[in-house]
Amino acid sequence: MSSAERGFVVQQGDERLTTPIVSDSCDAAGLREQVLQHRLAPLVPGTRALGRARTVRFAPALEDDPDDPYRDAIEFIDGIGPGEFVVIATAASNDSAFWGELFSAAALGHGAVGVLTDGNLRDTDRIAALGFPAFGRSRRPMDYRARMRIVSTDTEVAVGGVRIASGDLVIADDDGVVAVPRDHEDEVLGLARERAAREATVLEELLAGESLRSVWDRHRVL
Ligand SMILES: O=C([O-])CC(=O)C(=O)O
Ligand SMILES: [Mg+2]
Repeated sequence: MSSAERGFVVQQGDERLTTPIVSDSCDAAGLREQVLQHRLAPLVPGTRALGRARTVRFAPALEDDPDDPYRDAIEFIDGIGPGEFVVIATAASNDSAFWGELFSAAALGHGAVGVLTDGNLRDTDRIAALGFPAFGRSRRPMDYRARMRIVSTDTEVAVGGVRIASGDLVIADDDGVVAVPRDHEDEVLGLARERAAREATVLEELLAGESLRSVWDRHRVL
């Protein structure tokens, strides 16, 4: 599959999709555990990203290859395609940072929509200046070399208690992160797009002064 086929293609109106709308739509589809247990905060408040996961997992390692210490990361990042969302699983490691300005620039150059990690980001002011959506547990300036290493790419990983596989749909915003398994994507996206449209109508009617009761009774959405 080419990277262009792999990436998520946004439809008109998808800018209305938010994590609460996708979470409610997962609930409606019977998937009640798709929201990461902890909020991964965007570097820039108001940031939102929606795309298809490309997973990478790190584990502790005290040695690296001095000849090509970033080999695995370089290979992974150079393979990223448009519409893809980098998902870095570290088992909530605080041993280093896992992503910085230059990885962001490369990912942006390949058309990636963002990065999220249960570990640390660094160069955070620079990533923000690039306008690359980045969501992390915290920040720390240390390099991962000889502290952590990549142990797998494109395998199913656990982030914030949720299993995420490459190809799953991921949405992140100020409220948190939701991952939708690929085989439920059509159903959940259909529900979410419908809900987003209904919520827009409900909002208008409420702002026009209609009672919450009558709007709820008519649309049954909140
Ligand atoms: O945090 C890292 O190892 C990656 C890094 O330095 C960058 O992206 O500029
Ligand atoms: Mg760097």
